[in-house]
Amino acid sequence: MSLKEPLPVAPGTAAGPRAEQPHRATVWPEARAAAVRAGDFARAGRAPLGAPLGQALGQVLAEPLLALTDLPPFDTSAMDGWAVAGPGPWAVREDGAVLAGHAPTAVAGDGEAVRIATGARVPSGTTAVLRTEHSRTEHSRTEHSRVEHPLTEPIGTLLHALREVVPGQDIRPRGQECRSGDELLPAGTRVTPAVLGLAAAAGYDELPVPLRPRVEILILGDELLTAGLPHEGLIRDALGPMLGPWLTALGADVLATRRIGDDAEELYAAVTGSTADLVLTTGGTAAGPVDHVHGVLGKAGATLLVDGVKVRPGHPMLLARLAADRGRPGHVRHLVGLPGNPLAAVSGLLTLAEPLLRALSGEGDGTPRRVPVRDEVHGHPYDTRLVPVVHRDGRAVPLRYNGPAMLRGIAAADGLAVVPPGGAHAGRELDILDLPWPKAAGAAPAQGACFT
Ligand SMILES: Nc1nc2c(c(=O)[nH]1)N[C@H]1C(S)=C(S)[C@@H](COP(=O)(O)OP(=O)(O)OC[C@H]3O[C@@H](n4cnc5c(N)ncnc54)[C@H](O)[C@@H]3O)O[C@H]1N2
Ligand code: MOO
Repeated sequence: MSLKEPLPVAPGTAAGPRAEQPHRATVWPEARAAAVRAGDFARAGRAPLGAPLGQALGQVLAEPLLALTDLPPFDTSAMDGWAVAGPGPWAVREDGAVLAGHAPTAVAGDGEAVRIATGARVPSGTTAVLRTEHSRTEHSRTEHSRVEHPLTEPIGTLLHALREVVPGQDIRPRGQECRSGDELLPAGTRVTPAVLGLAAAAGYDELPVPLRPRVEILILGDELLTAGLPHEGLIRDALGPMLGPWLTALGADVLATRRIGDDAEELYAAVTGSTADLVLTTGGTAAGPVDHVHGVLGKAGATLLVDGVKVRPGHPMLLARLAADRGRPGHVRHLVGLPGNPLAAVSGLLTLAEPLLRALSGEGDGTPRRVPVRDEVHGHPYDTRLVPVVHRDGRAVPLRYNGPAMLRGIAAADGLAVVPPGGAHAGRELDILDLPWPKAAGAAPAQGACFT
C-alpha cells in the first residue's frame, strides 16, 4: 500500500512561535482521523515481526493467515472402529490396527477390514469407516484358543455391519477444512487462544504481528512531586504513574517515563534524541511563560499535523511529525503533546495517541460503540465534550468531577461519552470511548457518589 504523507489539517506546516497566530483548532472527528492517517503512514514500510505463537496472543495479524497445509492433512477416520473396503462382510486383517499418529500398515483390499482409531490415517483403498458399536465380529472356532492382543485380530475373524454402510462414511477427507494456501483469517484479526490453535493446526510456529509501537513519555513541569503530599505550590505528578500503564494497556512498548521539568533545552534534547515511534509530552502545550512544547517543535523542524482540537477538556493538545532521524531516515516518528491538566491529558490520549497507536499496530480505527445516555448532558456551544460515564442497564450515566484538572470521575468510569456541540438530551445515543481494561467488580458504591 502506498500512503501519501499526511498533510497538516489546518493552515501552516511549521511549528513556530505562537504569538498572534490565528485559531487553528481542528474539529474533534477530524483530529482523530488525522491521528489514524499519521499512524497508517508510519506503519507503511515497517516489516512485521515473526512472533512465536505464545507471544502473539492479543496482537493482530499483520498478514492474512494462509493455511500452510491441507486440513486434515490426509484422509482420517472420524471414529474408532474399522476401515473397510467394499461391501461386507469383511475379512479382518490380523496384521494390526491403525492408530492415530502411525502410518497405516495395511492397504485395504476389497472385502477386507482393519481396526482403526479416531484421527488415524485411513489405509488407501478404504471405502468407509464402520463404528465399533455398529459392528459385530465372528471368530472361526479353530482360532479361539489363541491369546488375544488388543492390536492384532485372531486369524479368520469376520466383520459384519449392524447398519447400512454408506461409502465415505466417517472418513474426514484430506482438505475438508482447507487446502494449503487458503486464507483462514484476514489481516487485522485479533490473535485469540482459538486463533493460536488454528494457526498451530495449520502449521505455524510463528505468527506475523506488527512491531509493538515504542513510546517514550516526557513529563514536563517544575511544580511536580513524585512522592508525598502537595505543599508550597508543589503538586503530585498524576500523569507519570497513569500514562505508562495506560499505554501498555493499549499495546505499546513504553521505553521510559522521564521527568523533564520546564527546561526547554532538556526537552529539545529529549525530543530530538528519542528513538521511540511516539513521544508523548505532558504539559507545556499552552502559551504560558514556561510552555515550551511549540517552541521546541519549531526548533526541531517538526510539522504540526494537529494544533489544538475543538474538544473540552484538552483543547491545546497537538500532534506533530518529528523530523527524520539522520541515523534512521526511514523511521517516521510522531509527538503527541498532551495538555497538563490531568483529564485534559486523558482527552488528548484518547483523541490523538490511541488512534495513532491503533493504526500503527494495524488495528483499524476502533469505531466507538453507541449507547443511549441516561441523563441530559450539557454541551459546549462549539466544541465536542468528552465526559466520563459508567454503564448501567444498557445506558451511559454521566459522572460528576469531570473538570479538566480532575481525575475523580475518570477513575470511576467505564468510558468517555462523546458529547456533540450543544449537548445531548436524555436517551440520545452517543459514541462511547471505552477504557482499555475490564470493569472493576464492586466499584458501584464509589461510582454512585460521583453521579451528577
Ligand atoms: N492563556 C491561556 N491559558 C491557558 C489556555 C489558553 O487557551 N490560554 N488553555 C488552558 C487549558 S484549557 C489547558 S488544558 C492548560 C494546558 O496547559 P499546558 O498544557 O501548558 O499545561 P501546564 O500549564 O504545564 O499545566 C496545566 C495544569 O496542569 C497541571 N499539571 C501539569 N502536569 C501535571 C501532571 N503531570 N500531574 C498533575 N498535574 C499536572 C499543572 O500544574 C497546571 O495546573 O492551559 C490552560 N491555560
Ligand atoms: O482544555 Mo483544558 O483541558 O479545558 O483545561
